[in-house]
Amino acid sequence: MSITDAESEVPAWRLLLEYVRPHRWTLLAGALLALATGATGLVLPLVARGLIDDLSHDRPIGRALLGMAALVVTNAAVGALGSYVLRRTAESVVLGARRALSSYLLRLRIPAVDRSEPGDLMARITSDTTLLREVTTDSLVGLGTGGLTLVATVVMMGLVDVVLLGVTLGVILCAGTVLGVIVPRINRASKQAQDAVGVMGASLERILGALRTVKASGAEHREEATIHAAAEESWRQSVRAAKWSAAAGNTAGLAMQIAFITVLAVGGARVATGSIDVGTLVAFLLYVFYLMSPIQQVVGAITQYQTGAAALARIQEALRLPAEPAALPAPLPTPGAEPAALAFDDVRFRYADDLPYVHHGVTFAVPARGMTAFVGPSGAGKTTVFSLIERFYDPEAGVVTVDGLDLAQWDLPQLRSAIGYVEQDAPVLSGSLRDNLLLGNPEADDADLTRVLKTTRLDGLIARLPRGLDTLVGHRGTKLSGGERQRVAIARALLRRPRLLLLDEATSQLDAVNEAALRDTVADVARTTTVLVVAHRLSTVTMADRIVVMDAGRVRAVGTHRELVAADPLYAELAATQFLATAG
Ligand SMILES: Nc1ncnc2c1ncn2[C@@H]1O[C@H](COP(=O)(O)OP(=O)(O)OP(=O)(O)O)[C@@H](O)[C@H]1O
Repeated sequence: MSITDAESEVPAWRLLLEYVRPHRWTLLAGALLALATGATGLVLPLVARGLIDDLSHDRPIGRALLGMAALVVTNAAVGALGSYVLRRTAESVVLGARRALSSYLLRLRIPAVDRSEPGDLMARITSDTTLLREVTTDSLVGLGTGGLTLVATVVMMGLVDVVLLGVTLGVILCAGTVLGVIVPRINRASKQAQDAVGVMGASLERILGALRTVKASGAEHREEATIHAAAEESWRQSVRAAKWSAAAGNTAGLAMQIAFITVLAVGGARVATGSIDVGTLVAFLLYVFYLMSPIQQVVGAITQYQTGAAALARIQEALRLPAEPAALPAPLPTPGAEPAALAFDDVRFRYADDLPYVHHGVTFAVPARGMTAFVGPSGAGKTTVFSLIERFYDPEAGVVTVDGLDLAQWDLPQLRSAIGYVEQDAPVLSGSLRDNLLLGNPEADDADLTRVLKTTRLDGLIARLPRGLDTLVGHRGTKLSGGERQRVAIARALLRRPRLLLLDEATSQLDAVNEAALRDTVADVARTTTVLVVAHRLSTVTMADRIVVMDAGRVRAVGTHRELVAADPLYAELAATQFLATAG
């Protein structure tokens, strides 16, 4: 299932109102200022009529001119202030949406992350939220102020001459019918354009995240074609949306021109018959001219809303992905905290309903303290054991307990704060070495840091680097060697003083000297902490207090190295071949 399959129930405008609600008063202030701008503009034709009247009756025009100048200046000043307030509010709405969405994405459940593309999620936070800016100012405010100005102008026109108003409204009605056909097309094209931006983000993330592999595989040209295809699709759909938006804008413009000409013709005839005077016709024409702006504002609001609604729909899709409950971070275990005990009881698990079971009733128990090694052929389900302990996934049947308490009963931050997890590919984040080490425990003091650097033998590396702990490690730690990355990941986990250390051993990242040193460190840690290791080296296995042998999603034997070599043929074979081969 992809992210776009998530159903959306709440209409886009309600989500928009939710983002706007915290800023409703500033938005209202901006809208009122915009209205005031419109109102001052509305008085202008009346002043103009007075001016023409004064001129035709040879009256002095000084006061009328002064009044007009004052109105124009006030109009500009209030307009500028209103526009600033509205833009600022729109930026705040974008900020609110970005904060809400990024917080939500950090809480996504791992299965939801498994079936999403990070690049597409990124596009939703960056590109889609940006579109809310225009929706807030142009759409919400445009519809409000433009609509009100429109109504006020129509009322004023009615007061000036009802017949000419009827003519104007007839033209506008025809234009409205045409717009009703165009607007849904803008929505569809905008959604497809934004989806294509998401696809482009996903392709970019895929390629830039593995640029070395792409280059080494000579796949630049093929990957280039994929990105270009997504960019072109976005272009195609944006151009479609632009075409319909232009058609909508021009329909409104054309309607106004037709209205102007029709009013001039009908109005001229009425002046000729003496039904109205010239001043009335000029005032009405000025109103027709003045009507153009609110009509364009309302049409702009409607077309802009279509783009925003498409972006809102994409934001909403992301917000519908399953997430963990929001919770405050839990404190890390205090020094000397009791190590954790762990048990799996008949655990059945698969990664998705349409995938085969990975665990077919896994059962084992690990007492507090000591080291337990998990061994077994590739794909046996060893790493999955760790993923279930961290509650990245929940078992379909059976129970996992930590300290005798079902994981489902644990407060999630508290559970994770008790655990230190070193993943198999030892991920290192872009930033400095210090950032990486302190990621799991930002409060660790210099003494802790020095001690852990020494036990993981990173002290030599830090001493060699001119910028020491402040050295930047590059995207995913590409400036470090594989073994260094692994030691950084172990040091990071140890700094958390975990009650349960999960170590997913990489097969051949460490040299013999470092491996021996780390073995001693892990043995040392296992005296005070419960250590679980997915083991690929014989040297790790032989020092374990107990070994759990897994095969095809089942535990086939538990014992010490000596017991298992004699009792379990699979283990004996693994020990004789795979482990020895990678023991260094
Ligand atoms: N996120 C996932 N989504 C779907 N299937 C997965 C996922 N992670 C692992 N699997 C599948 O689950 C099975 C068990 O994987 P797991 O990583 O637990 O094996 P392992 O015993 O640790 O293997 P290795 O020794 O090679 O690391 C594999 O067949 C793997 O393809």
